[in-house]
Amino acid sequence: MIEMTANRYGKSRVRLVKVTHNEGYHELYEWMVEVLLEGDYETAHTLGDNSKILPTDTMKNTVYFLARESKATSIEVFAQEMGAFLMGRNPQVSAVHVKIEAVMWKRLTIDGSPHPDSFMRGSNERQITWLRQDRSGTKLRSGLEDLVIMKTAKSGFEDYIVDELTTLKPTADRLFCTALTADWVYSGAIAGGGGVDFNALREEIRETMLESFAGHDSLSVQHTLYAMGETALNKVKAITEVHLLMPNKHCIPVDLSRFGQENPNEIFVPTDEPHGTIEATLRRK
Ligand SMILES: O=c1[nH]c(=O)c2[nH]c(=O)[nH]c2[nH]1
Repeated sequence: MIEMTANRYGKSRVRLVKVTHNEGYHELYEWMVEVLLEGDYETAHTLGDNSKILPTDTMKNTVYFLARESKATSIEVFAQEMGAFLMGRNPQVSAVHVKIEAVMWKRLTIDGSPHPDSFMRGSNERQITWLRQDRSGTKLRSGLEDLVIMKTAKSGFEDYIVDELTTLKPTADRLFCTALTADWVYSGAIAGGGGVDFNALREEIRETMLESFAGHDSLSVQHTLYAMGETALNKVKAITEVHLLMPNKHCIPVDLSRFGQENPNEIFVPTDEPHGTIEATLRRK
């Protein structure tokens, strides 16, 4: 006897660019949406009964339809709208999962002024939100990926375990480079509530973490990761938990003594692999 313990289905990588025509200036958004449904799909799997299946093609169309209707300027609010729309029309659905990834378009500055309708793609950094809405409420997590940052001072790594396999030299001065992935959980009231400025919250969390990264006297990646998460939780009461993933993208000082030169921490080889992986989840007690 076999039982199905979980299932969900939907459409992934639904990409859209949205332009809002305001008087005198445009807004530009580029989003990639994933929408997945959980629900009463036992007979769909066991008998091939499609009578309760909303086609994934229709889910894709729903993304475009709602994008046209929506006034949302944040991925979080658009995810809430998607969740409410699909739950409202589909009694067979017990939970909707929406993930939206945004890439960063920045308005061009021309002759010192913001241009009304020209933009530039920023770095590879992506802004993301994950919503899970069921009949009892909404959970909302947001975050960012691939924010590449480096500090060239106030970073060391010393006093670690030294055994017969240790070749690493302790240093009080090294480069600290990482591609930050961070995500945070919004409290229930914020996740389900209306009128929340999620873009402002995101900006505050992002800035707080960057400020903390820049200012920290780092004894290790772990030490700085904790400081960044701790400051974000202390400053932004709307979040209850934060997870940070910080690969240690090693920059190795070049041995210039072979050429009769000193290298006072100025010339390095950046390396992608192997890299350290440092990760932690922090929450307010
Ligand atoms: O900040 C660091 N944490 C480590 O755990 C570690 N391990 C290592 O080799 N270098 C570093 N740096």
